[in-house]
Amino acid sequence: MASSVLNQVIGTLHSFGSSEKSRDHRELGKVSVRLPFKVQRFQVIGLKQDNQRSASSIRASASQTSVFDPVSTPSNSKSTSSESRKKSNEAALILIRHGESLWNEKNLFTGCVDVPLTKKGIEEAIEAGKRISNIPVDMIYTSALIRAQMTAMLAMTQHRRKKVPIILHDENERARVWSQIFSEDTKKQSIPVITAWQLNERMYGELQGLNKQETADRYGKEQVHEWRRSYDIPPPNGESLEMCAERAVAYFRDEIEPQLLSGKNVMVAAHGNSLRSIIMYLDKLTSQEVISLELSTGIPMLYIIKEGKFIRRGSPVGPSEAGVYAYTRTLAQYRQKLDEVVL
Ligand SMILES: O=C(O)[C@H](O)COP(=O)(O)O
Repeated sequence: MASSVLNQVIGTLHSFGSSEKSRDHRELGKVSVRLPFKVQRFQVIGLKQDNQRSASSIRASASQTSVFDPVSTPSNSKSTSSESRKKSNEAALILIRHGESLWNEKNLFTGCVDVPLTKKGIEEAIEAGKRISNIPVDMIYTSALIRAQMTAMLAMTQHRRKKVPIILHDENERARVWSQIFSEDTKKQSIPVITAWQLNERMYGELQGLNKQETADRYGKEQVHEWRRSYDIPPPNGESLEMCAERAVAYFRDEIEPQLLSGKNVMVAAHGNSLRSIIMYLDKLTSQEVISLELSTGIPMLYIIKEGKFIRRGSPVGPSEAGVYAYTRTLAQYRQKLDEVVL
């Protein structure tokens, strides 16, 4: 009995967000069964705009996208869906560092301490949501920390598609069973939110809770800069950027990239250093180049993955920024559909 309930739950998770039994759903199911349960001033110093990078591997066929689902009524989605399937070898990736937290405000090293957003951080997340409100989002990944989760949820309150982001809980069997959804229609109007500790901020060791300025006064500016921005020197008993990258990039490659390659549009809400590592991977930055990469709070950054290549498209400055939609036909069509149907 218990195992049949579990199978039912796993089946539910497999089909979350779509009725098709495709490979990516199995992967989503795998992720959720295994796991319990973020640029106007996105400064990219010394980097080329619009650079193209090869994805490390193409593991999923790019045959399916929900880019046309904004209006998922049978009458108006039929022709465009089949059209989109033919051309769906691209997907959008939105990266967003969380909005300002209460410890950002106090200038304290935060790392893996689970601190919520300030009022300003809440406003930043809402503003970020407005900027991406015309970009399709099929799946959301966040860290296990509340500041990233708040940011993702607040941003999605602004999305024009009005799908409901729902956190997948599979920390134990009861959590899985008790969070089942029994309506296929409701599932289709939902966005799975997967939380992963691997996307957490770097663990800042014995600096967590210390004031950044006071620490610099005490240990010297150079030492603190080395702890904060060197690639492979960890703070006392904490993680270096390299160590943080090992788990964050592995997670991105193993869990998120296959979703993108299968045509799913993904938002990742995470942290300064976990996102710096992922951007280092996407843009193939060297350990020298990543040192000067700084991410502001609450600023979304858009990538397009097309034919296995990541193409950085900068940060949408507004919901209707012409440049963003000129980059890819499917994004432009998605937005056009929203304009036609939503209002
Ligand atoms: O954890 C922190 O204190 C911040 O989120 C990131 O800090 P950093 O800019 O010192 O890396």
